[in-house]
Amino acid sequence: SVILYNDTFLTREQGKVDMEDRGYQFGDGIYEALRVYNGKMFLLDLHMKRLARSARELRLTLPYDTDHLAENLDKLIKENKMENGYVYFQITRGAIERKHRFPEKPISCVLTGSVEETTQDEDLHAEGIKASLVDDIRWLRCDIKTLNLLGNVLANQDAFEKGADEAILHRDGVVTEGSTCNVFIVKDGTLITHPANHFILNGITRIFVLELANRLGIPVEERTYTTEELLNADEAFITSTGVRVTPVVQIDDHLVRDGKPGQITTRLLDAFNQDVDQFIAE
Ligand SMILES: Cc1ncc(COP(=O)(O)O)c(CN[C@@H]2CONC2=O)c1O
Repeated sequence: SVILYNDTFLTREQGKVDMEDRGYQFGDGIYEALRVYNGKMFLLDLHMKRLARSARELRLTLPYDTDHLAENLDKLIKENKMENGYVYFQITRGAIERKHRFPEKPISCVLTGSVEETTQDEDLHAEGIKASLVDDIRWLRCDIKTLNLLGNVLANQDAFEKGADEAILHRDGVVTEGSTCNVFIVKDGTLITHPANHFILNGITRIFVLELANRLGIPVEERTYTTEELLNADEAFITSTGVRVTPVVQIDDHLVRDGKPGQITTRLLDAFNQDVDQFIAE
């Protein structure tokens, strides 16, 4: 397969990273993962805006502007003849002998990108998934989409070992987000999700679902809620580029209400699917 390496296109085998790359040694880098439908990147602008913010927050200088990056990603998709799937790319601060502080002289950052075809049936999770509650032991800048994902990895592994598909994280009983997704609940017809601050990643899908809720006239509260409220919710679901809108029907040994996808969750998923169909047809 063809990969993007800085501003050139290489074969996957040629894709090598220096052993002193700061992304490799410190997780000193940022990333984005976008969904591709019909060869086109979905919600591209929102992803590029978040990338630029991540770069600013880490004081990383992007190798070239996001318009050129979008062109390169488009070319990457075409070179791989990919219609449906994901494009993943990351940018590290670059390779230099190992010191924690930033390099004195600016070094070139290292951008790598690849595609992954998906044949998965979109509604794979339509019937809902099982999640497990896991302590959120991550740092306090979860709002930056960095390569520093060890807290997410350990939580995800913990949930997996408990037979769950995803970890729902909480700090002293306050639900933050999932290890790879955002978390929403519905209570008495109102959609509730954690506010977009430094305790969570402000997911592109989260933003899109909030906009869908407004369009559908579903009341929304962006506020903290507890694990108690989660377990007593009428509905729960997760959102991400990877899982779109996926109902959560069980949390550890507890069924979310009747253990079936909720009515508002289904309405949001249907509206989401309609928007995607429209995007594909454009
Ligand atoms: C910690 C975390 N929260 C929320 C989200 C949801 O964000 P988006 O709606 O913008 O996808 C992600 C997505 N993680 C990406 C999505 O795909 N693979 C990942 O690692 C994430 O890793």
